[in-house]
Amino acid sequence: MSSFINLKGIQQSFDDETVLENIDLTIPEGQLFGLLGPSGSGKTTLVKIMIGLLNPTSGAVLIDGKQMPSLKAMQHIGYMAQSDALYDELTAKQNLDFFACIYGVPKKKRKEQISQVAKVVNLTEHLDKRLEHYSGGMKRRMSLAVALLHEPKLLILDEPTVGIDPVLRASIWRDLKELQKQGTTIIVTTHVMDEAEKCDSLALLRDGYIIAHGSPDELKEKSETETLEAAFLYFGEGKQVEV
Ligand SMILES: Nc1ncnc2c1ncn2[C@@H]1O[C@H](COP(=O)(O)OP(=O)(O)OP(=O)(O)O)[C@@H](O)[C@H]1O
Repeated sequence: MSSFINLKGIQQSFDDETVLENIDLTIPEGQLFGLLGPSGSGKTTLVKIMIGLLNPTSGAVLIDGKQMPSLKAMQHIGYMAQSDALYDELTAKQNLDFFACIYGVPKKKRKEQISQVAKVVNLTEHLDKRLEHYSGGMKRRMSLAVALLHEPKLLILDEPTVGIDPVLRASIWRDLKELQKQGTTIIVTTHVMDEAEKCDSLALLRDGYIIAHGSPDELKEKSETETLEAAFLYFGEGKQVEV
């Protein structure tokens, strides 16, 4: 697999606070990659930098060989933020139609794409409901549907399953694996260990540093632990490791 995302020497400060330090990371094409870390460790800041929403204080991001921010590269990225950026006063279908238009989905493909993404997130029956009548979990699913509309090559999901029940969570993970099989590179941020287990490779983030990087099995092996949680604690004791 060739290198698809390249982060070099990323550092990010807000006023006097340094929230990311010395981030070097390479993610191959087609990987399901997890950024695992506790609240405040810098996951959202890092994904915002990756997709060009935030210019890092220093360092560079290359996606598919293009230096970010690049409009061209951004057109192939689907991003699901932590808070839903949707229109409550519109129905789900109207929301999807609007975003399909913004993302430049060709008019003759729009109907098919909307019904496809609605199926993935299990909202087909609720497409005519206004979002003000949606539950929190339904809105999360809608946000995921929006991120999938333009069939992005790179999908970045910031805590995608927060507020989603276990049955649908499992079904979303099955769909992510299916998208990956079709060639999509996927980056997921999470602080849930059982979700991290499903990733091909993980970067463990703590206090703005990558404290370890590798597959779930490699991380457990290297730390001689049985669970990712224990591995995280092990690497957190000051050992920065590339496995
Ligand atoms: N625009 C900003 N201005 C100032 N500080 C910020 C800004 N954005 C993020 N931070 C700070 O950067 C740190 C990392 O935040 P970030 O949201 O990246 O963490 P996170 O790992 O995604 O957390 P969570 O899991 O709770 O979403 C926090 O201390 C946060 O307060």
